[in-house]
Formats: sequence, structure tokens, C-alpha cells
Amino acid sequence: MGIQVENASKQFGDFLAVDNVSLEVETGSLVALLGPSGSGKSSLLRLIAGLELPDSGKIYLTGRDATHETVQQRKIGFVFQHYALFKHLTVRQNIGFGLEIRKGDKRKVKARVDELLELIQLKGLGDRFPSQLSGGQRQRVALARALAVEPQVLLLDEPFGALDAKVRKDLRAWLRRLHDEVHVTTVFVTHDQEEAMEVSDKIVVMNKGRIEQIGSPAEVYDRPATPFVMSFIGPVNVLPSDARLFQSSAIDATHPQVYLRPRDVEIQTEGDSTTAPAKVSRLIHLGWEVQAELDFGDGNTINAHLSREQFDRLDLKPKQDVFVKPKDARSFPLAQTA
Ligand SMILES: Nc1ncnc2c1ncn2[C@@H]1O[C@H](COP(=O)(O)OP(=O)(O)OP(=O)(O)O)[C@@H](O)[C@H]1O
Repeated sequence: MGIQVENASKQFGDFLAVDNVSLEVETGSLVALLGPSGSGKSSLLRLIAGLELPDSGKIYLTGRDATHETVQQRKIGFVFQHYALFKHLTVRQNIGFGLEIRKGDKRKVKARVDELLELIQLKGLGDRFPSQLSGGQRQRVALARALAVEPQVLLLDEPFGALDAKVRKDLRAWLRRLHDEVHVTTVFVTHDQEEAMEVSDKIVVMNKGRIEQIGSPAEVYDRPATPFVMSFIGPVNVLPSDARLFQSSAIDATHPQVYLRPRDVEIQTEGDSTTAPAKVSRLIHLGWEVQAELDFGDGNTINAHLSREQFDRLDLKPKQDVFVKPKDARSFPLAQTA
């Protein structure tokens, strides 16, 4: 096992930031810690890094008990949101920094730096200074610097958080490819569900210092364990189980609240025994999809997300009468939804 966290807790004053968390990260895998701000993701990462000591519990790295090891002893690579490259050193010198202080053979250091420059696709830019790079390029250099010393574990805390949306998207695809090449056990903190889905083998969904669910991106999306997970991984409509929409559908509405994703709403122009009547109260065109607000006249409205194709086929207009059925939905016991 690459990383094992066993019943770890960490309190700051009265605040329990990490609440009895246990987690296993397989060797060579890339795991995302996903959750809202304040859910304890960074604190958990800092416990793994050795930047904080747990109040209780244990941290194992590649099988050994590292709970009381120093940061240096843990052989970890880090990258944080705000790139901390050395401004007065070139890209090459930044990447080679950790190798130089280990007094590595100069030729070997150069060869390793060349290899890393190639890996981060910045081969021609080795002699530039950080100020001559874009934000995305700087984060790639930070990643190369972290990888230079061949860490057993790589910890990334919102590494693309400070970059604009387009660069973020490019970099996460790049990170996934890079990971497929180097296979270093990696934990990646993000509050962006799309980023977590795209990059990781497994997602650990955190809320209030606890783990709500661990699963592959498909598992947490298709089989969310709790209402929190379902509403954090993509948008949802929350409806009472006695809503008109569920009266003729085959959806399990055993518990008082039903969670329905906008993509799981089917709209028809003709009614049948499985549909409920509704009125289109609003249409929002987003280019790649159309969002329709549907009013059931029983006090409930929902959002439906349609592909352009579906929308064009239905030829929907505002105020149009339509017939609606849920394709999939989940109801959770009230204790979980509180
Ligand atoms: N050194 C500290 N001293 C006091 N409180 C802290 C400390 N570090 C974290 N906390 C608190 O612990 C809680 C969890 O913080 P943490 O940074 O782990 O959350 P997060 O999920 O990473 O959030 P974000 O995405 O905003 O960074 C927060 O309420 C934070 O204020």
C-alpha cells in the first residue's frame, strides 16, 4: 500500500478538522481528496506530509509507520497552489535544486533535469527564469522539481487553483498523462468535482472532517452513498417523495426526499401512464446544452439539462406544456439528509 491513514484525528483549538479518518491509497495510484472549503482536505494532506502531527491515529507510507517521521524522512514531493519556485534560479536550476543539495554527480543531475524538462514539455525553456513563464508553465516546473528527487509519494494541494479555467483544464489532462508515465503514488486536493473526476483513479469525498465516500469517479457519480455526495458531485433537484412527478413513475421514493439529477429528467411532448404534466417556465441556452426549468403546479419546480440534440428534437418553447418522467433518482433516509 502506498499510503495508509489509520483513524487519524486533528483538532485545532475546539475545531475538529480531521475526524477519525481512515484511508488507503494504493501504490502508484492517483487519488483526489474532494470536498468543500473547510472540509479538512488540506489538513489531511498535511498529516500525510508530516507538516502536522495527528492527535491520534497513524500514518503509514509504503508500509512503514511514518507517524513520527520528519517531513524530510518521509521522502515526499509537494506542490502547492502558489508556486514557490526560486525566483533567482533558472528553470533548470529550480528543477535540479534538490539533486544538487544531495551533492549528486553533475552529469547525472544534468541528465535527470533534461529528462524532467522533456517530461513537463518545457525542453526549450530551461534557461528562463520563473518570471518569464506563464502560471501553468511554472506549476509544471514545480511538479518537475518535486519529482526530481524521486519521491515515494507526491502530494498536490490545489496545484492548479490559481490558474484560469482553460489552463487548468489543459493541465489536468497533462497531469493525468504524466501520472500514467511516472506512476508515483499521488494525493491531489481539489474542491472542483470535474477536476477530481477527470484526473483521479479514486475520489475521496470529504465533508466536515470526515470521509463520506471513497470510490472511482463512476462509483461516486452513479452510486453516491449519501445525499451530500450526490449533491456535491454535480447538480441535483431535491423533491419531496409525494411530488406529482413520482406518482406514476417507477422510481423508488420510499424515503421523504428524492434526489434527481437534471440529466436524468426525460421530457416528452405527449403524455403516457408514466409521465407527469408540467410547464416549461424557463429555458437557458448554454451552447452545448439547454437547461429547462419545469413547473409541476404542485409547488415543485425542477431543472432538466438537455443535450442540443434532445432540445432540437423536442423543439421546446417557453410556457409549453410537456410531460415528464425521472429516468433515475435516489431517496435517502431523513437522518442522512439532515
Ligand atoms: N493551523 C490551523 N490552525 C487553526 N485552524 C486550522 C489550521 N489549519 C486548518 N484549520 C481549520 O481547519 C478546517 C479545515 O481546514 P482545511 O484547510 O483542512 O480545509 P480544506 O478542506 O482544505 O479547505 P480549503 O479548500 O478552503 O483549503 C478549517 O476550518 C480551518 O480553518
